[in-house]
Amino acid sequence: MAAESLESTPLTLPVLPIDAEDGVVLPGMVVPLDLSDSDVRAAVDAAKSAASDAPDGEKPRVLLVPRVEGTYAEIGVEGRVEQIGRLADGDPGALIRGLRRVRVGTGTTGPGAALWVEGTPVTETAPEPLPGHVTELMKEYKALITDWLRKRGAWQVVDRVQQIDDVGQLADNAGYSPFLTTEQKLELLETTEPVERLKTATKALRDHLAEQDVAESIAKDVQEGVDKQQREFLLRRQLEAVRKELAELNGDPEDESEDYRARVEAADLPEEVRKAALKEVDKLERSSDQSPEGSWIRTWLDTVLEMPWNERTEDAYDISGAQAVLDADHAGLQDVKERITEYLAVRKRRAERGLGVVGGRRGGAVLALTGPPGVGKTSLGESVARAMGRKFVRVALGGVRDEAEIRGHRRTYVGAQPGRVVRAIKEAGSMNPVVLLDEVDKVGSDFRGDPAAALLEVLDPAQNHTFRDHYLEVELDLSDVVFLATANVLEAIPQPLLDRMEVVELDGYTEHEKITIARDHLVPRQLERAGLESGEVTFDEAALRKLAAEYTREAGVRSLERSVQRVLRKVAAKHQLGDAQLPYTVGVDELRELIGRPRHTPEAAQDPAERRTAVPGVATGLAVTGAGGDVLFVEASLADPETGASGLTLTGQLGDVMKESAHIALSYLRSRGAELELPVGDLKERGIHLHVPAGAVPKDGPSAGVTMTTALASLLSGRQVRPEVAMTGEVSLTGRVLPIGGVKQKLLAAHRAGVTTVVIPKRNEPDLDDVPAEVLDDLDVHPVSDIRQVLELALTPAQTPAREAPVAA
Ligand SMILES: Nc1ncnc2c1ncn2[C@@H]1O[C@H](COP(=O)(O)OP(=O)(O)OP(=O)(O)O)[C@@H](O)[C@H]1O
Repeated sequence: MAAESLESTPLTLPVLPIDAEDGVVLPGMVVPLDLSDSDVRAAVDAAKSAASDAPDGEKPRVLLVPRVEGTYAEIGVEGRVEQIGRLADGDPGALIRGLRRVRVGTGTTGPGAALWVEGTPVTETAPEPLPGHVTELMKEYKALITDWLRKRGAWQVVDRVQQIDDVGQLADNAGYSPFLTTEQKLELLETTEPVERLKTATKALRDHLAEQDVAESIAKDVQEGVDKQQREFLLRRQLEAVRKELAELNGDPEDESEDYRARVEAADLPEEVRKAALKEVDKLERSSDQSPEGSWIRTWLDTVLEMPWNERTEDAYDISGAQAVLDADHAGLQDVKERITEYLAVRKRRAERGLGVVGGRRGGAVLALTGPPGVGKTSLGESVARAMGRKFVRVALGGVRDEAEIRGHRRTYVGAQPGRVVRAIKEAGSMNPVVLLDEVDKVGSDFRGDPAAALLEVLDPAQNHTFRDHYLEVELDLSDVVFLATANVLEAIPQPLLDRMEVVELDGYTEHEKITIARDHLVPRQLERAGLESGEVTFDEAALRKLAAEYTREAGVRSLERSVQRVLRKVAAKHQLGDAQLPYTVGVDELRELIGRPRHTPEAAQDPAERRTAVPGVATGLAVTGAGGDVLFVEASLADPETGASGLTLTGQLGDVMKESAHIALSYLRSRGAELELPVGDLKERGIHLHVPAGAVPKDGPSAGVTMTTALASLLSGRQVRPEVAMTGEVSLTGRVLPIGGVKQKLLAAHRAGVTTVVIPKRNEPDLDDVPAEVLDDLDVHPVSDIRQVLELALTPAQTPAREAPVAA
């Protein structure tokens, strides 16, 4: 139903004409009027004398009628004279409140000099209840006006507007808005239908706000533009001054580097590149010195001129020589070095027979070295370059999310530069270097494009001979570049990239290998860095073993290298102070004095009461983390039956699959626990809490299943888990132990941690072939297929008082 307006009983009132340009009074507004104006005085006086006749002492009333160019409007507002006094400027004045709309009728007679008319008040009725679109409109108007008022700091008014709940009244409140034109105000006055009126008011307000936004942003742009121009001007002046000074310093008054045409002509550029460069030179000569385009072009030309277009190194290697280089740089890693040598052999043969470098079945053009940090991935890459007699550059990809990082920015982009591949080639100074793409597993993609897709193009032999960098915009032949990649976590390499790669896995070193690496490579290298002669400081084998086993716990040798470095620094310092004689031998006893106490003692070697497994409910698991294999402890506890929550609570940084493993472990014990003589009643009534303390964050996967089951079984039975036992394996609902990945890394970790007994799934038995013999010799490995076997092996016998569990060696 629409709002309606009804006309009612006529009134007789003196007219108070107001020129519309001076303002239009709407109902609800209170305005001061100047009594020295004869029209105002006449009307007010007339009203007063009429009021004095009125019986109930009512305040005088006038009819405020807008006058547009001499003619009266058809609708006026009945006004009540609230007060007579002085205006701000001291003139006599009257305060008049607009009450309601009145349709102006015919003239009549009345007291005083005023013009009297008859009028009919316009009665407004809004629909009841208000239809949704009207309440919405009211809300919108209030929101807009509030916004506008707040910007002006008119907080007091905000409340008042918010409280208006009458449609017509809300619309009339617009009469106060200074931005409305006279026409708009007259329109508001003449629109007697309240909803229509509010629509008109809202539209006017909306238009005004939009206009204001535009005006503001123009003002801002103008201001910023001015600032920027000024800054640029200043910077350019400074730059000129610096250039001049430099030129004078170098004794060449004329800045020759500016002569790009000569440089391009002189440079031995490929034809296409030369053409493109000359075109830019043309543009440069046409553009003014100060223009920003000029500076883009200069930077671009510099980049193009610096590219090693015609530089390439001659491959000088035979396979046995390459092998010798690899052997000289790296101890151990026999299989890895073999794979690399094979790769080089294939490459060389293909090159000799004029074939492209497209490798075997899976593309295979790129060798990907994957494994934990510090196992020598980067340094192997360097060795490959050395073995081939090529330049080596490393491109760090960790955290690259922007496609432009690989492919370059378009030149129009502020601060544009070529992508990392082009920069790498520039840095290498040859068109056929070995480029190591470091941490390909850490490229991500987001709204800035997919760097992995760009990398794919770089690596694809079918496309990379015409690689186009967005910045360079000329074709670049990457087909003779040897790309290698490194990654910590194979699974994290984007699949399409992985398809192009031939993966070589490095799982980490055994203690023995670490000792050899330290003795043959790390110590000699660090001696040199510490400014010591070879032989001036030697480590005995026991010291190296202790460094590897107890001062560090890692899959690779990075911390070991740092520890060696620290020891050597200390020795060098002591020598300088006269506290040590050279040659100096570092033995186990010296270590403690030089670099303090070891950080990592094997669990089984600890005081029994100090062990993590000293209480029932803690089991030792084996996991793969981003840093290689690691041991982790799973802790289980039962909630207090009175207060504790029921159900399963999981804490530690568990992935979804690990959480599922926990539920499976619990379900298995609930259904089969009785057969195992475990008091499963507790499981049903009390809440269970499983926690995996975060030392290193394990990769998500099901392989903690057996460990979780064992921790729970230990908790229920009160039997401790043997400290020397560690385990890995997925568990099914029926208690079968299912195979998992990363056996080699896990066994290396168990060995590092001093664990002597390892439980693995039966179906992983073939993986033991990859595990170094010296590790297997030290470990008692039990392949199992059922969780009962795990519990038998891992739990201490029943009835043994908890604290004095015998430690099996
Ligand atoms: N088998 C080895 N023989 C000799 N030195 C080695 C061997 N493995 C690693 N190193 C040395 O250990 C240090 C760390 O290796 P590197 O930086 O290549 O590790 P990385 O696997 O690339 O690690 P990240 O993944 O963190 O980059 C280097 O100084 C390297 O020369």
